[in-house]
Amino acid sequence: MSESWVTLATNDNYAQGALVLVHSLRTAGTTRKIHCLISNQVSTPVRKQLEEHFDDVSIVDVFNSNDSDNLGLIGRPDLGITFTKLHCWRLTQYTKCVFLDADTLVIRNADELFTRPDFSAAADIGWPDSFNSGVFVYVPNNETYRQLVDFALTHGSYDGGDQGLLNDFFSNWRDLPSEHRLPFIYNMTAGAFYTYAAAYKRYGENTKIVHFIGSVKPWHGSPAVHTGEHFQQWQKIYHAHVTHTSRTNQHSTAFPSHHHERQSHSADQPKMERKPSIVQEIGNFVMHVVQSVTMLPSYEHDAHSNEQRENNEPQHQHYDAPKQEDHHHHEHHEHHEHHDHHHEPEQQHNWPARPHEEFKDIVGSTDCFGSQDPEADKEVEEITNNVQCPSFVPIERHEESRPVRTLSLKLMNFYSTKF
Ligand SMILES: O=c1ccn([C@@H]2O[C@H](COP(=O)(O)OP(=O)(O)O[C@H]3O[C@H](CO)[C@@H](O)[C@H](O)[C@H]3O)[C@@H](O)[C@H]2O)c(=O)[nH]1
Ligand SMILES: [Mn+2]
Repeated sequence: MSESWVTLATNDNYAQGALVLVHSLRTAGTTRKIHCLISNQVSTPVRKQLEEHFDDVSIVDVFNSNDSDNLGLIGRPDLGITFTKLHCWRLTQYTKCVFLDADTLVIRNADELFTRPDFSAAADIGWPDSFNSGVFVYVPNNETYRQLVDFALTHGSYDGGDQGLLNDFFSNWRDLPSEHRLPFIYNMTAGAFYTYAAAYKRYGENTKIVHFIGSVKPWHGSPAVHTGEHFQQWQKIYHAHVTHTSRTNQHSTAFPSHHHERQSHSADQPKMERKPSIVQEIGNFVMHVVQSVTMLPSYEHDAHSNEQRENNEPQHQHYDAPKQEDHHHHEHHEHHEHHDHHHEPEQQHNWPARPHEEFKDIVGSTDCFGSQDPEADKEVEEITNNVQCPSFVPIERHEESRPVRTLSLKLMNFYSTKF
């Protein structure tokens, strides 16, 4: 029986996060393996560094939803690439895994997560009936992988990233027995916009895994949008274990999108000592509530799903979590399938797209939140003055009928990976 933590870094920037994460797991004394999925965009020196610290590193192909409409809604044009996460289901050499985003930090041993059933995750703070996909417990299974990919191809993702996709796929998560719902201490959002200070005071010290969600990451060097103490912890590990080697990759293909390019002035060299401005904090709060809009059911218009979604309840029940006793069966089964995947033909697919025109102006600019740039701060100020908190938006606004438009999007190439 072999169990492993799994993370993903498609480029050198996220690899900085993965390196801090692996050190944090070792410091916390994990007894489980630690595996990193990377793409070939990761530069050779950084890959070597990853190989030195992870038990295993495997190269996967990048999947991209290219769903600019929905990614625009969450202000994260860069996140289509998170579909690449689906590869983690193919690590069938392990009987159970815990996936951790590269922007998480383990601050104390959390090995007990491996006793949780497939599939377990913690609630998302933007919409707690859905889970955050930055930390989840799962059993690798090629059949599940295949179903996920099929599901992605037919339904797309309501937020353009893996979180929307996985929530629709594991649509019964909220109603599963309680052991499937991870406590918040395993995926503690380290955002200044998280304002339940009294709860943090009461429970915060039990935190085991911190998640730096949002467009500003700890490797961008700004504590503006993250809780200071955890940012400091991240920085400490970064400087102790990562910085000295990461300087070698300053010219790497670190930024996958124009969004990140905008922040590149602060990305390579961590800069720390700056207090978050109130505008930044408000900006992040607004960003988060705007992200919540993506969950509103009436936005789920698309050519494929209109007829399936006559009410607002989740419609997809495609996944039955395998019982833990079934591992051997699955392992055997998967081993066989693994071979099949190696020579899948190259294909192009069209993901379904959905119209969200009226929100583009509002959220198209949200990726500047938390930036250190005065121009961006001004932009945030304007947005905060103009945007209405979705909770107060009259419901009619969400129910307006819009023409269904299906964009022909050029999508990822889906071919075998080299595990
Ligand atoms: O260019 C990229 C972008 C992402 N990742 C990986 O994908 C993860 C998710 O991206 P991240 O920037 O951490 O997203 P979040 O800000 O955490 O946003 C939310 O939305 C994402 C898209 O749905 C989910 O993947 C996250 O788990 C969820 O917390 C990262 O941690 C990395 O492991 C890369 O390797 N390269
Ligand atoms: Mn994340």
